[in-house]
Amino acid sequence: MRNFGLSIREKSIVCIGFMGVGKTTVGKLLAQKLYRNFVDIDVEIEKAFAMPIPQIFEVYGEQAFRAKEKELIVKYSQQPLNIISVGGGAFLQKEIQDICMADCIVLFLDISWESWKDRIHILVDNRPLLKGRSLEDMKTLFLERQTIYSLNHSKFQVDNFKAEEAADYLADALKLSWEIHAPQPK
Ligand SMILES: Nc1ncnc2c1ncn2[C@@H]1O[C@H](COP(=O)(O)OP(=O)(O)OP(=O)(O)O)[C@@H](O)[C@H]1O
Ligand SMILES: O=C(O)C1=C[C@@H](O)[C@@H](O)[C@H](O)C1
Ligand SMILES: [Mg+2]
Repeated sequence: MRNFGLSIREKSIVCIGFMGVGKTTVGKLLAQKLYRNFVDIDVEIEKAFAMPIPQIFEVYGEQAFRAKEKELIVKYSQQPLNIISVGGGAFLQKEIQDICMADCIVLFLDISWESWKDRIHILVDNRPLLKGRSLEDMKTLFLERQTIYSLNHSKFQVDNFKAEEAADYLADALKLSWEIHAPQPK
């Protein structure tokens, strides 16, 4: 069932961006600040398979992971008032791009390669697509992925912000935009 009736204030917000940019961390804080429900699609996929992501890739393969990712994003994107953190590769699937762009507010969390590479050591163990890759390979993936993130409604550059500061800024910006778009009394 598509959510055709939702106003801009009610639409779910979908956080996109490269692995480790902060979609989960910032998304969770943003949800608290806006009194919304937070959904992490990676966590929902892990619940569905009852195993961590690296094991899902090993046991069932990336294709099964992507199919479940699509099913869950379609489900949560149609509900009102969610903040949805999707995996870094979700926008590789055109149907996910289309449904999120049509029915939600898509927020791209952007980061420069220079800032991102300082986070590699905290990311590599839980991200199968980073494991065993050289720095050069990671940079290639990082740059290739920028094309899919260029489809968004709004972009925020996280480089110089702590997660809490980013969430504060985004909450204020969204509230302001909702004020501007609110129907004016006659
Ligand atoms: N603004 C920030 N400044 C510094 N560190 C941050 C910031 N945002 C997130 N982090 C840290 O970076 C790491 C990755 O963050 P997070 O898990 O939120 O990324 P993600 O975008 O959800 O990644 P994935 O796509 O793999 O799910 C975490 O250890 C988190 O604490
Ligand atoms: O960028 C990606 O393709 C991925 C990012 C993570 O969030 C997980 O969804 C998974 O590790 C794949
Ligand atoms: Mg995440």
